[in-house]
Amino acid sequence: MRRREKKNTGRPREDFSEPSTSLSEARLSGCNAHGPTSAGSALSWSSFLRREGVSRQKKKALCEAAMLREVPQSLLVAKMLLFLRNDEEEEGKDSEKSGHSILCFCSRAFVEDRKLYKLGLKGFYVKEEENSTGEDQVSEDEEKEQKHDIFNTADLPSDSRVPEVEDIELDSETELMKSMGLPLQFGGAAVHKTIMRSGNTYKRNNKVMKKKKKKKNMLQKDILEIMKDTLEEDHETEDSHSLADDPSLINKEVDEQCENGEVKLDGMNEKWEIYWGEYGEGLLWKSWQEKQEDVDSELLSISEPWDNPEMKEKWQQHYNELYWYYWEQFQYWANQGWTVDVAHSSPKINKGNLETKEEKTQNIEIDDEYREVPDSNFCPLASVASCECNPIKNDNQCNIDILTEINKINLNSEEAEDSKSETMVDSNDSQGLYLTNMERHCPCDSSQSKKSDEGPKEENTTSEYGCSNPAASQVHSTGGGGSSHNNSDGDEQPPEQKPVRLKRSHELDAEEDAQADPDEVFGFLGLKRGTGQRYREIPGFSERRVTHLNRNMKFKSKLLDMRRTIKTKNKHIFFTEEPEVGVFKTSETLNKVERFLKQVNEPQEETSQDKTVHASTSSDSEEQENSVCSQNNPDVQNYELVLPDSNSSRHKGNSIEEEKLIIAARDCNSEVPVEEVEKEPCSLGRELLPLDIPDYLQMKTEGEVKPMKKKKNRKNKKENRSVPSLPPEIAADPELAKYWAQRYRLFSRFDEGIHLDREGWFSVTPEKIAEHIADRVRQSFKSDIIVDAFCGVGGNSIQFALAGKRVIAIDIDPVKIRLAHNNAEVYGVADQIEFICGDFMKLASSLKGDIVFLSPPWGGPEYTTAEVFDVQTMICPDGFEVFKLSQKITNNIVYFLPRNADIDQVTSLAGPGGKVEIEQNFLNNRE
Ligand SMILES: C[S@@+](CC[C@H](N)C(=O)[O-])C[C@H]1O[C@@H](n2cnc3c(N)ncnc32)[C@H](O)[C@@H]1O
Ligand SMILES: C[n+]1cn([C@@H]2O[C@H](CO)[C@@H](O)[C@H]2O)c2nc(N)[nH]c(=O)c21
Repeated sequence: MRRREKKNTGRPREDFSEPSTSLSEARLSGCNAHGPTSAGSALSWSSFLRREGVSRQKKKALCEAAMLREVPQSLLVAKMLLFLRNDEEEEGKDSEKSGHSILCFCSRAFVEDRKLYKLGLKGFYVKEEENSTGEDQVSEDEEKEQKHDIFNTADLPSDSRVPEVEDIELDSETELMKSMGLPLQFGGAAVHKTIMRSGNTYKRNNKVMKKKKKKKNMLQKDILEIMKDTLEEDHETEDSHSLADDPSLINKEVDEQCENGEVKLDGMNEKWEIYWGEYGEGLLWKSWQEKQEDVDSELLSISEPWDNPEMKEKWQQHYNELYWYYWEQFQYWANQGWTVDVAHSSPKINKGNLETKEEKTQNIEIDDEYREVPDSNFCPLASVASCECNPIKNDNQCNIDILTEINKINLNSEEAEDSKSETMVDSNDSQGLYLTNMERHCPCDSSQSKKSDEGPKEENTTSEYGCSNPAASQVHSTGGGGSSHNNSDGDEQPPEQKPVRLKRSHELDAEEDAQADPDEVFGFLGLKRGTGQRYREIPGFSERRVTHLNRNMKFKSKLLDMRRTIKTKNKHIFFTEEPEVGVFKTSETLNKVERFLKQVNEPQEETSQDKTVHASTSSDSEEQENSVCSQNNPDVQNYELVLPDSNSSRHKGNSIEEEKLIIAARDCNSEVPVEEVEKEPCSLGRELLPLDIPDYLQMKTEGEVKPMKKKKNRKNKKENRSVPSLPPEIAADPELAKYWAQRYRLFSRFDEGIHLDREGWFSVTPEKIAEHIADRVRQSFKSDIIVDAFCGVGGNSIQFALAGKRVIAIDIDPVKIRLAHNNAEVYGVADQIEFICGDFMKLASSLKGDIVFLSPPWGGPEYTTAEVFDVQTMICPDGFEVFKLSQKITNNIVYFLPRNADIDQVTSLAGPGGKVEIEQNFLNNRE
C-alpha cells in the first residue's frame, strides 16, 4: 500500500528549504523513533543532528526548521497526575508511590482527508492504481489544473471553491505551526482564508496574498532574528570565557534549548517593557496606517486617532491588538530560548563585528533566513531587511531605520487575532510551566501608552481584539486597577472565555507547575469533566496535578465543544405529510446537496426524483452567508488517544503487552439519530429531522458543493467518466445523501463495492481516522490479534487488518457482519478478519486477543447535546461493563468515545496506579 510506503523514513528530511510538508508526511517522521511527545520532533532532530555531527549553526537552523516542519503523529499536550481520594492519603502516605494516583497523558493528533472529500464532491471515482487509498486518485495534471483553478474562479462565489491541494498544504503548514506553538502568522493558510473570504478576483487576491506573505515573512524574521542574533551574541560575549573553548558546551546548550523549549525568562518583563517602549510606538503607528489604507483612505487624514473621539476606541483596540501580537511573538521566541538584549543605553560589543568570515558564509549557506546581520545588538527590524543599524548610531537614527523597515510590515488584524488566540496560552512544554510567564496588563492603558490616555474600554466591549480575549480581559482588569485574580466562576465559562491565570516570571519554576489549575487545563484542552460514577471502586480524585503542559495547548479547543452553535441556517428540515409534494422548508445546504445529487444521479433522475426531497430555494445571499459560515466552521473531528505511558514504558523497556491502551475517540459534532434509525430504519422523515451532520461533513457540504463549474475543458473529461448511480435508499433519505456525498471519506474505495446500512453510514469511523488509530495501535503493540468488539460495517477492522493485525470482528447485527465482510473483501483483507455475529457482552469471556478495540454505539443523538458524555450510562451497552469485560481479554484496550466523554470517568478506567493516554483527534482541522 502506498500509504505504508510513505512512512517510517525515520530520518528527518535534510531539505528544509521546502515551504512545507503535508501534515501526514510531517507527522509520520517524528513519532516513530520517539513516540508521541510534544518535544518529540525537536528531540529526534536534535539527537539526529548530534549523531551526524552537524555544525552548531546549521544545527540551530535545522532545529528551527524541524520545529517548523515536523509534527509528530501525536502531540503530548499535557500530563497530569490524578490522586485518588482515599484515607491513606490523609494519613500522610505518599499516594503517588502507594499507587493511589493515575497518570493521564493528553495528546492530540491531526488527520487529513480532504482529497477524499474532493472525490466525493466530484461524484466520481478514478481508480488509478491497484490498492490506492484514494489519496492519490486525483491525477497530477488535474491537480495542477485545480491549483490553477483556484485563481480562476473569480466569477464564482468564494464558497464554490473546493479546497485545493495548495490549501491542504498550507493548512497543514499552519496546523503544524500551531501545534509547534509557533505564531500563526508564519503559516500560510491565513492568506488563503483572505482569498476565500474576499470573493474578489484572483489578481487582486494574489497580489494581496503575495504582499501579505512578504510582509509576514518579514514579520516572522524580525523577532526571530533579534532573538537568534542576540542569543548568539550572548554566547559570544558572556560565554566567551567559559564556553568559547568548548564548542560542545554551546552546542549542548543550544540543543537543550531546542529540545526542551527551555525558557529564558530572566528579566523578560523588563525586557519586554523596554522593547515595547522602544519600538511599540513605531509598530503601532505604521500598522495603523496600513490598516486604515484597507479600510478607508480618508481615515488616514486623522493624524492622531488616539485623540480623536471617533477613532479613539478603534485606536485602543488597535493598540491592544498589536501589543498582544508582539507580546506573543516576543514570548514565543523567549520561550524558545532566545533572549533580547534591549539595553540600548549600554550596547554590547557587536557580535557581528567579531564573527569570522567563515561563520558568516556558513550562515548564508544554511538558509537565507538565518543570514548574518551585521548588527543585531538591538535593532530588531534592521535585521529584517538587512538594515545596517550600527550600534554606535544613536537611538533616533536607529528608530528612523526601524520605521523605514516597519513600512514594509503589515499587520493584518485577523492574523494578529488568530495568532493571539492561538498562542494566548503559552507555557514551557518541558518543565510544564504555567500559562504565561508575564503578568499581563492592559496595554492600552494610560500608564502604558502615551497615545492612549484613557483606560481600557474594551473590557466592556465585545471587541474581538485585544482585551476581549480571555487573557486580555484579565489584563484589563489588572491594568485598570481591577483584580487580577481568577474568575471563580471560570468553570461555568467555555474554555476560551475563561480568564487565564497569570503568573509572574519569577513564578516559572517546575515546583509551581503543579499549581497549574487542572480545571483550567481541562478547559483549555476542551476536555469535559463530569460527576458521573467512576469506574469500579474509584471514588474520585482528591487532587490533580499538572506535571507537564505544552504550549499552545489551547489550540483548537474551542472547536471541541459539541454544543457550540454552528453558524448555519435552517438546520432542521420540516417535512410535510406528503414528502412527494416537497413543500417543506429546508436549508440551503439541502438545496446544494440536492443539486449535487441530481448532478451525479442523472441516469436515475427519472426514477429517483420522486423520492428525493425537494428543497425550497433560497437567495444567493443566503447561500453566501452559509458559505462564509462554513468557512469558519472547522472541519474537525477530535478523538482522544489514551496511551498509558506507552512511550515511557517503552523507553524503560517495559513489556509492551503489559500496557493498557485506551483510545477515547472524541467524535465530531453530529446528531446521529441512531435511535430513530433503530425504530424506523427506512424513515422518510415525516417528522422533524435533525440535519446536523458531523463537522467534517457539514463544512464541506455547506460551503463547497459547486466543483462542476470549474473549467470548460475539464467538462468533457468528466462526462466521459462513468458516474455511479445514487442508490435509491440514499436518494430517498436526505440525511444519508449527505453522507453519501462524502462516501470516500468513509471508504476511499467506495466504488469498488462498499456497502453500508443506515446505521453504518452514521457510525462508521472515517477511513483516515481509522487508519490513524490502526497506526497508533500498530506502533504501540507488537501483538497480533485485535478484537474489534463492535465492528459495524468494518471501518476499523479493515484498517487494523491493513496495519497487519489479525482481527476478530464482532457485531450483534448479522447485517453488519455481512456488510463488514463484504467491505473487507473490497480492501482485500477479509482473510485477515474473523467475523463473529454475536453479543460481545456474552462472547467476551470466551475470547482471546492481545488488544481490544471498543467502538460501541454512543446511544443516539444525546451524546452531542449533553454537556458531558457519561461513559457508563450513555453508551449502550453500559460503557463500564464493556470495559470490564474487555479486561478479561487483555488490558490493552482502545476505547473510542465522543469528545465530550467524562474525562474523570475515562481516567478512572486506568485504575489505581494506572496510566492512560487520551488523544484528541482532529480531522482536517482548519480555521
Ligand atoms: C458505532 S458502530 C461501530 C462502527 C465501526 N467501528 C465501524 O467503523 O464501522 C457500533 C456497532 O456495535 C454493534 N453492537 C451493538 N451492541 C452490540 C453488542 N452487544 N455486541 C456486539 N456488537 C454490538 C452495532 O450493531 C453497531 O454496528
Ligand atoms: C453515532 N456515532 C457516530 N460515531 C462516529 O462519529 C462520526 C460522526 O458521527 C462517525 O463517522 C463515527 O466515526 C460513532 N462511533 C461510535 N463508536 N459509536 C457511535 O454511536 C457513533
